[in-house]
Amino acid sequence: AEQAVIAGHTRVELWDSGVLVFTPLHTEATRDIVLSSGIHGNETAPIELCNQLIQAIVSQNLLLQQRVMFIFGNPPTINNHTRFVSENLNRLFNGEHANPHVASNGERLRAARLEAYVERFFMAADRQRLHYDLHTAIRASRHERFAVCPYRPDKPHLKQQLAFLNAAGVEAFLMHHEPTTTFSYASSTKYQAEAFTVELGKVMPFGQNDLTKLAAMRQMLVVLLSEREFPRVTYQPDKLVLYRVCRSLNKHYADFAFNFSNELPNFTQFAKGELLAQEQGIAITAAQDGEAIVFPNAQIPVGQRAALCVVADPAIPLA
Ligand SMILES: O=C(O)CCC(=O)N[C@@H](CCC(=O)O)C(=O)O
Ligand SMILES: [Zn+2]
Repeated sequence: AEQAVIAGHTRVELWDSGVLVFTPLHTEATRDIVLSSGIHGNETAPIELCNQLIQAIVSQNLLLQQRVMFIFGNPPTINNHTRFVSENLNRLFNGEHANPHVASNGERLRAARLEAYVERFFMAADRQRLHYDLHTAIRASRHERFAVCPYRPDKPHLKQQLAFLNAAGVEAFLMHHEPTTTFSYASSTKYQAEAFTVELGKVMPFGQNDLTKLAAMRQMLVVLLSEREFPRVTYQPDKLVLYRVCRSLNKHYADFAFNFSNELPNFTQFAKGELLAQEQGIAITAAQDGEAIVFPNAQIPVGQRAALCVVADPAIPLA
């Protein structure tokens, strides 16, 4: 890989287009941190945020104490301002890219390579592993910033992690109820990383993001990268909302359609029996009062997830 050293103290390696690894040379790192953005190329705010962090490292305004890998996930889509070219990259991790029943394409090749880079990065040592996969959502949300927590039945999520993200401006947490093929799930299940998909607002073109809304996120990431101890923040349950996924609404037929507008924000709640969607003339209704919908998207291939249904649940166990 191409590499250079910044002022004798930080090594920077270019592992591939959009894959940069920084290693502090004069300190024993305690954490290996992956910050990914641009897994969906039209989600630009996280790309701008990571670019600012890289500039701060290169200009020596941010002195690293931890190893960090920046991944700009899908460069062709970043150039095209699109979510994907052939298919959604964030459905191809945890080995799905090698599914023998599906023909290969740019996203499948990229997913395989990104998995290999993450493996090489995390397996180099036995330090605390963190992966924040930064996105923005297609529609507005009743919680402007929120995190998706991968399914991990054997281990409760950590208050320390939730408190850190909450201090960074994340207002809600959604706990997945089953394995997925997302980037954060793969890091969690394969390397026991504390891994999250973090939604940082609504999709906007480059240059139109209000990065002042991400000031807290930026500050907490700077602390994470530049200090030895994990940022000391107290878990404050009254400052966040916990949700659990009760079901995934999957699209089974081409005519799948939602019964609400594209302007309806994520986390909008429904009353039991209210019509959510229809396909083949069959109504899909809210199963309970307070059921809320997240990431509704009918423009996806048959067989994929069209939305998540969640309910607020303050009793989710944490450690
Ligand atoms: O707003 C949307 O519909 C999608 C935003 C987005 O890209 N979300 C991620 C969530 C991944 C997860 O469930 O961890 C995605 O759909 O890939
Ligand atoms: Zn995304």
